[in-house]
Amino acid sequence: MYRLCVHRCASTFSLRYTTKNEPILEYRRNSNEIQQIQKILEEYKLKVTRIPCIIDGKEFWTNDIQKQVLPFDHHHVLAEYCYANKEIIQKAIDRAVKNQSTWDAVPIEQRANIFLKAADLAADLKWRSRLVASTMLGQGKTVFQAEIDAACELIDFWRFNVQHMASAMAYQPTSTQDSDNSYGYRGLEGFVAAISPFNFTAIGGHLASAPAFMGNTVVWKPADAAVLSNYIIYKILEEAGLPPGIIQFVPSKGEDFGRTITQSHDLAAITFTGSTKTFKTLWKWVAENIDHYRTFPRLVGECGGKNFHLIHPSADITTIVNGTIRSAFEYSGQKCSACSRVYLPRSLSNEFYSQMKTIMESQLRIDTPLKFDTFTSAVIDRNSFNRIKMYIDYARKSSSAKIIFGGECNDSVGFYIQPTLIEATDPNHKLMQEEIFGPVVTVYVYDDKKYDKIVNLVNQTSNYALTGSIFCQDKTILEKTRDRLVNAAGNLYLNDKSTGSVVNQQPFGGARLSGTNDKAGGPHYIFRFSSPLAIKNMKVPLTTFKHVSME
Ligand SMILES: NC(=O)c1ccc[n+]([C@@H]2O[C@H](COP(=O)([O-])OP(=O)(O)OC[C@H]3O[C@@H](n4cnc5c(N)ncnc54)[C@H](O)[C@@H]3O)[C@@H](O)[C@H]2O)c1
Ligand SMILES: N[C@@H](CCC=O)C(=O)O
Repeated sequence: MYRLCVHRCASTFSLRYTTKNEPILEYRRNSNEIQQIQKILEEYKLKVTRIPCIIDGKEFWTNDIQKQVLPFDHHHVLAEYCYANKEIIQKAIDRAVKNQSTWDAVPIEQRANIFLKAADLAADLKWRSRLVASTMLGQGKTVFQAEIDAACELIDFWRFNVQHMASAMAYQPTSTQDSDNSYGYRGLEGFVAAISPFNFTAIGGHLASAPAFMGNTVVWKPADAAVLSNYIIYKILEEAGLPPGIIQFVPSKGEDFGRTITQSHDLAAITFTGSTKTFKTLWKWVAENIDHYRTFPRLVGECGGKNFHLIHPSADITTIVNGTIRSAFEYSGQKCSACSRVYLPRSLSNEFYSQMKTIMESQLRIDTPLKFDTFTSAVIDRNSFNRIKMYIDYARKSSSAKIIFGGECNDSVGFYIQPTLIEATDPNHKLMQEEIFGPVVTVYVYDDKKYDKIVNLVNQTSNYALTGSIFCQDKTILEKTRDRLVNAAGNLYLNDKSTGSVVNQQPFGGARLSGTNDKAGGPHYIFRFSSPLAIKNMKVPLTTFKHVSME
């Protein structure tokens, strides 16, 4: 029965759908959206939201209560949630496995309609303002940064995944006079584990929902600092009609979750976004358990970066200054794509530093995101604060680096790090190689005549290859440089900053140790969570075992 259903999906069901990117709301003074967001911000500030684990649609609590605080005011508790222990994680896995085949048998249009409904709910101010407000409060984003992430990107992921599936379903294999051939998409037997980062609300929603759309059941571990916004996504999906037990919501300690899922015989895939270090750990644990699985688990991981701005002497100075300010310091450099190494020709260095300092000194408000003219706020938590401060202290003591501007760190109220501009005289300095994931950018000034060598250096300096930008107004040199840096990034920008990818405009993901490069927001991502089935239906009898040549 189940197999028949898959075949039917392949041959007779069709899915026609095209979409556009969700427009970004502007949050102007007195606009509807600003009034609504202020109301919801107040509501969340005045209470502590309690967030359970959810398995098969039922709430579970443990005694391991955790607190989500405001990064910019760490005495203020925003939400309380509990960590699932290993037994609860296992229960979530068992239920997910049990529900998988029934869910996979639901026709693709029905599944698509649930996620399209979820996108419409998220686009409406009622839920949109909750997504945006919880991201501002819990993850410390300004209203603009929260809007492009928690609203627009999430909505786009949901809608474009349906469009990508519709395009793929247009393909059918060649049939002949003798045989009908068809091709269809099944979810993976077992369960998919989704492990998401703190820095993009949309990524949490996407990691959990893309496999579900493809007929999988999912056990989702959100990041600690994003629990409230991710719980809101769960509630939207519930209201959109996602049946209970398709996505299990289990906040938990990373190691407990990682160990339990990788020890499960039923692990079908891990979809992960976070640091390269954590992804390597998960990969090792999968390798340790390889003899216990019923399939080869798919490992999809989008990881860290050491993203570059390579500036040619012909570059437009205003573009590189504004682009570097935005890429390196928006959301305090906590985007995987944030620029954190700059290669600057000596001929532009005085002007670049002078313009950067003018902006950094007097035009960037570093404050609570609840003030709408704030440029950026605190970093996410104490661990991040300590790690970023350690890099700044390292630069302070280093004989081959100097702080040009910034460097102040203050954690008395929130985890505040001042946007910091550093110059390194060694192009292989630690700060030119390692991901810092904070508002710190390091510049290496090169002799204009050595541009050619610098291109090699950009390519070889880091094991990461996530994003990078080339700023150059000479078209021939720009194209040559682009061709030499094709392996240095998964997302390469020409005369634009290295952040700000948009779903289906710049499908996103990095090469080398930045991840498996499955390109979230692009046409292929969802198929990592599908096991296609090809069926040949023979219409004529086989009347002899002999080939013509044998007669
Ligand atoms: N390439 C991308 O698309 C992309 C997007 C966003 C963030 N990132 C990267 O994410 C990192 C920042 O996010 P983060 O601090 O949340 O990363 P992280 O690796 O610390 O955590 C990511 C997730 O993994 C969980 N985790 C930690 N240890 C685990 C373990 N042993 N087993 C299972 N789960 C475990 C965490 O709790 C969290 O949910 C940066 O390196 C950034 O570049 C990459
Ligand atoms: N889509 C984001 C990157 C996500 C990683 O944190 C950007 O390009 O700014």
